[in-house]
Amino acid sequence: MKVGIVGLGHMGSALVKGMVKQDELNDLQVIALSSNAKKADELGISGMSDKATFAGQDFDILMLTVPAKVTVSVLQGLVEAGLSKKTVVLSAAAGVASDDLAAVASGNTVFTFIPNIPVAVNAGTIALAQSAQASDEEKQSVHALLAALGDVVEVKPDQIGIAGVVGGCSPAFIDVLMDAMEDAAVSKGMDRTVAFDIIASVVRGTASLAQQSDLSFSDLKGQITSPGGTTIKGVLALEENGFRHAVHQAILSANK
Ligand SMILES: NC(=O)C1=CN([C@@H]2O[C@H](COP(=O)(O)OP(=O)(O)OC[C@H]3O[C@@H](n4cnc5c(N)ncnc54)[C@H](OP(=O)(O)O)[C@@H]3O)[C@@H](O)[C@H]2O)C=CC1
Ligand SMILES: O=C(O)[C@@H]1CCC=N1
Repeated sequence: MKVGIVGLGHMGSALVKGMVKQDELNDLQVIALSSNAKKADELGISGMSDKATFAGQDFDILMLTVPAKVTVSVLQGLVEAGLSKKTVVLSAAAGVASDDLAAVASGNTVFTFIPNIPVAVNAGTIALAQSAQASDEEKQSVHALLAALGDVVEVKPDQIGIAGVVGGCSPAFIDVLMDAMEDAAVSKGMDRTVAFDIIASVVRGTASLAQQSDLSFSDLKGQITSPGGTTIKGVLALEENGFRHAVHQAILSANK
């Protein structure tokens, strides 16, 4: 499979890291269009800076990981530079509608998807908007590529925005939570590195248990709050300090 990627920023680099370390993707060739030749070298892929040479590469799949506000014009530029019509376009741009992309690449099948940064370690969550125009073969090849990077969750096109927040943005919200927990542990005398190891392990384990059980998040919380114990005191402190409301506001604000 020949994959082109435009933009080696945070998201583009994370996708490349996940793709190059994944053995399931046999005969994968990744080529980037980037202003940063050093970054492509570091990632172990070919980098190009000339748009026309890149557009002529006859890609199976093209990933767009440039800033959302320039994504439509970047795609338009590649189409004008000779992008093959058989190339399936995957746009990661949050808030950019697939119709706007399809309008400038009318001969190509276009998907919108929202990956997240953990794709770098093949533990990503990838929301993929269903594409009415895609053939079964195109759907299969897109799914195979993305599944190598993490969990693929298909969503209706009108749900990609909120999926982008709970999937794409929320690693940052969880980082804020972990950072705050680490500071509190340090204030009680724990070494920061020890606190880091404990907290990262806790988040991984909590998520694994949730995925492997049939219980709701609320029921899982109920298993930890021993009657009259310490956890319920902490949970009530979270509620009294507006934690749940703050989380709602974070999700709703990011979805505006
Ligand atoms: N960061 C995340 O967790 C997620 C991001 N996304 C989406 O991914 C996209 C990129 O986000 P992110 O990686 O965070 O942003 P970055 O700013 O880190 O990277 C964007 C990259 O795009 C290229 N670029 C910048 N400006 C232009 C331009 N005017 N024309 C062409 N290329 C340009 C540059 O690549 P180079 O240096 O190689 O030229 C730059 O490094 C956005 O559309 C965002 O919505 C989606 C889900 C999650
Ligand atoms: O902050 C952003 O706009 C991107 C989209 C999802 C995560 N990062």
